[in-house]
Formats: sequence, C-alpha cells, structure tokens
Amino acid sequence: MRVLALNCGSSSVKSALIDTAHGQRLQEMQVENIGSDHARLHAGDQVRELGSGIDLPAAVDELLAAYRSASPEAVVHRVVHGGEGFRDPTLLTDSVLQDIEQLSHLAPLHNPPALAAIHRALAALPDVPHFAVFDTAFHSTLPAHAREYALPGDIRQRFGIRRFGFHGINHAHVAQSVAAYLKRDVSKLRIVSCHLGNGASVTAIDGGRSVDTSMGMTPLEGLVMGTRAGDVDPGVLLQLRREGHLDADELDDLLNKRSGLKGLAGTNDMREIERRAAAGDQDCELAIAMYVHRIRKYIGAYAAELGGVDAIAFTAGIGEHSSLIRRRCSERLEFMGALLDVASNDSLKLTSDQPVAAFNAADSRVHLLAVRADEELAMARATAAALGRH
Ligand SMILES: Nc1ncnc2c1ncn2[C@@H]1O[C@H](COP(=O)(O)OP(=O)(O)O)[C@@H](O)[C@H]1O
Ligand SMILES: CC(=O)OP(=O)(O)O
Ligand SMILES: [Mg+2]
Repeated sequence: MRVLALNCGSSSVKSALIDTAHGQRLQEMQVENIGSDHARLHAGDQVRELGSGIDLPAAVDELLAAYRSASPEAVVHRVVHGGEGFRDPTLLTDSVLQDIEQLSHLAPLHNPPALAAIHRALAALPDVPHFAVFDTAFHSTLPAHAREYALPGDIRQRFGIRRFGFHGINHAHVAQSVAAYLKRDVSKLRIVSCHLGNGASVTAIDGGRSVDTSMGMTPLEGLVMGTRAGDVDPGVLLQLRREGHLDADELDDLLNKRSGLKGLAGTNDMREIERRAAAGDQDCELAIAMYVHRIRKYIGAYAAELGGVDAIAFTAGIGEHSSLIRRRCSERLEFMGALLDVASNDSLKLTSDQPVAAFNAADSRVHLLAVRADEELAMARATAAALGRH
C-alpha cells in the first residue's frame, strides 16, 4: 500500500511516501531548521533555502503540494503525546482530534503543530483515511517504579501525574533494527537507545520492551536538548516563580524554547556548535561537555537497571551524523565492556542500504551502533497493518 507519512518534529517536518509491502521510500522530502533564519527544504539531492519566513503549516503545505500527484492511499501523522488513551494507530475523527487537542499543553512544541499539519493534510487529501501514531505508545510497558513520580498517590491520581516517555516510534524501530543487524532475537537483547535529535531521549529496552526512558510526563525531562533544559532541580523553578521573576507561561517558554543547547551556546544546531567549539568558543565547548555528560549518566543508569547491556545505539540527527558526540559519549565505557573503535566511528556513514553500522572494537563485548531513525517507515507499516493491508 502507498502511505504518506508526515513526521512533525520540534525543528523539522519529515515526510515520505512509502510502499509498505516492500518497505521502500518512493519519494521523500523534509524541511529542517524551522523557526530559525535558515529553514531548508530537502527533496532527494536538491536543497532549497526557505529562509526565516516559513512556519510549520507553511512547510507542510509545500510538502503536500509535491505529493498530491502521487495519490497516496492513506496518510499517517506522528503525534507526540497520546496520553493514557492512545496506544494503537488511530483513525483521525473529529472526536480523536479533540482528544489530541486536550493533550496539547503536555507537549506544547509538538501536539499543536501536528494538529495544524493534520488539518492542512485533511483539507489537501480529503478522500483517504488519515491515521495518527503516537510517540508515547511504545512506553506503555514502563513498570510502575519507572512510570511514577515520588509524589503522594492522591495527587498523582487526581491530576493524572505520571511519566509517559516519547520518541517511542523510533526507539521501537531501533530495537528491531539492532536485532536484525545482530541477527538476534529482540526478546533476548538489552539495548540502550540514545535518540539525539532536536528533542532527545534515552530508553532502556529489555527484550524489546521499554523499561525506562529519560523523558517524563512531558518531553522536557532528561537530556540536554536543542532548546529544552532537560533535568533541572524543581526547586529552581519554585524559586523563579516564588520570587516573581517568571510566571508559568514564562517558565514554559524558558524551559521549552530558550534553554538546552540554544541557551548554552546561542544556537541549537549541533553542526554550528561543533564548528565554534573547534575554533575555541568556550560556551560551545561547555554545551558539548554538558550534553555528553548527561547522556553518559543515563547510559550508566540504564546499564545498571538492565543488569548489563548488549548494545548501545545512537540515532536521530546528532546520533547518526555526529562522530564527535558518539565518540565522547562512548569513551571510558570499558568498565562495562564497551570498547570504541575511533576509526570506524569517524568513517561511519549510514545510508538506506546500510541503516545500521557498528563502531565498537572487535573485542568489545557491547555493540556500539549507529542506527538510522526511520519513524516514517514504522508509521506507514503500522497504518497498513491497522487497515488490514500490507
Ligand atoms: N552532520 C551533523 N553533525 C552534527 N549534528 C547534526 C548533523 N546533521 C544534523 N545534525 C543535528 O541534528 C539535529 C536535528 O536532528 P533531527 O533528528 O533532524 O531533529 P528533529 O527530528 O527532532 O527535528 C540538529 O541539532 C542538527 O544540528
Ligand atoms: C518528543 C520530541 O522531543 O520530539 P522531537 O525530537 O521531534 O522534538
Ligand atoms: Mg525527530
């Protein structure tokens, strides 16, 4: 079946027309750096500068116009927050759209743009079914001790406070890709999956199931991200609020949009940060050091939780492309049996024909892998399956 997959991230829209029976991309396009002054459209080998005047709905319109003649048989949208209710690929009806809207405040960088994209796509392709696939679904297996916050039970229940986790579409895809690459049964593998895009999260995957993940009730917890702070002592926020420095909306803006790499280095583009750090910029060097330090903390914590690790995987924009970040995250992990091979790491290049590559030394017990993120393929396949097609 021919499925058009639209993946709205916090800094990009990725899209692909997928032949689900053969797992092939028939056409693909993406707009990256949305919200900055150098938004760019990539279509095959062609790159077009879109500049600063483009927001996400306009980017989606550009993409939809290019796909209209391809007549997709279904459209699938990535929706980041599915709350308690959405665990399976779901046909988008008015009532489902209302439910997704209700979750918007829990994923303010994601659900509202995804909804805007869905409305544009419904208008452009009204005669085919539109589905949503949710980032939170893969983490529905989190055990209670990883799912709950140490707050009183009545508060958790009354206000629906719990951890959900995100990037699940890709963490699940990573687990399957690692198992296929190693020719092992996923049910026998312990994997730490590091999704390092504009948003970033680490997941501990035991036998193909998510058992812990660094993002929480919202996609703010955990790693240092493009524009998000990740873990911060909640006392800091109380202090800023109590002393009247920032109200709730200003805190939201600070933590979601002005922190992370952008807050530390002035940009959330890791390529630029690496260039400036190499030229001696101290803020950029600190940003990289903090970014790597946080990832290493989670790798160590999840290795302990899993009782050992078979593979550590790096995926998404930074995980796939930055040999510097992969190297710095993988150094000094010999104590847990992970030995880096610097030359393989430096020369590594992922392609559609080689979506997984190893960069561990030959005598390493733990596999160090880079894995191409492919949310679009996973979403398209889930949609075909939901429609009873292949
Ligand atoms: N060659 C590269 N080296 C370092 N970082 C890169 C490279 N290519 C892309 N990135 C980084 O990947 C990040 C975007 O990742 P991506 O997975 O596309 O984000 P999202 O899907 O969350 O919008 C940006 O920080 C970008 O700078
Ligand atoms: C959940 C999330 O952070 O997604 P993204 O990395 O696309 O921003
Ligand atoms: Mg992404």
